[in-house]
Amino acid sequence: MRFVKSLKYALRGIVYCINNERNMRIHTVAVLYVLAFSPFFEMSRARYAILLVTFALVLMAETFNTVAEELCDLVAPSFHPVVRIVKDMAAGGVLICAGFAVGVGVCLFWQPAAFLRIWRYFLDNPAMIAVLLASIALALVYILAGPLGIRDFFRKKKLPRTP
Ligand SMILES: Nc1ncnc2c1ncn2[C@@H]1O[C@H](COP(=O)(O)OP(=O)(O)OP(=O)(O)O)[C@@H](O)[C@H]1O
Repeated sequence: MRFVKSLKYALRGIVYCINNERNMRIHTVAVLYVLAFSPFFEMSRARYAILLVTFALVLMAETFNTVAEELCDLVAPSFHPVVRIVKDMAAGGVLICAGFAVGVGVCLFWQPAAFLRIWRYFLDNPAMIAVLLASIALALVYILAGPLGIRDFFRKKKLPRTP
């Protein structure tokens, strides 16, 4: 089916971006943590809608930044002044989105009572502190090594030792 094929190609593009762009992995981790902590805040459907649009804009900007970088590297692998300005503009697009996303975050999540709820939650559930720390460690490995780095690590472990 054509639709399924198109979906497959689009997902392949997203996976490529996650595998090759550390910033994309940072954005995806940020999305997961914001969603995980959002229940502590007073969130209406409209607020979640704003949040989802903001996520989409940042992730889309990062994806198109990668598109620009890949095309530039294909067309002109060595220094070229046009490549420089194209890459700079693409990076600028991400910066604009990320900057405004921080603004959206402040507007939505500046709720001191919610920070207190989070604090109390972890005081009442110390086991969740361990879960949080473990998740941060996993997130760091995911960001720094990426899915390909993690896969290669486990593949190397499986290889039989050479004498
Ligand atoms: N071929 C090139 N010609 C001229 N300038 C370049 C070229 N490649 C990179 N640059 C300059 O170096 C900057 C960084 O480029 P690079 O491709 O390393 O992007 P990056 O932001 O580091 O990418 P990534 O998102 O992969 O970390 C660009 O914004 C641009 O100013």
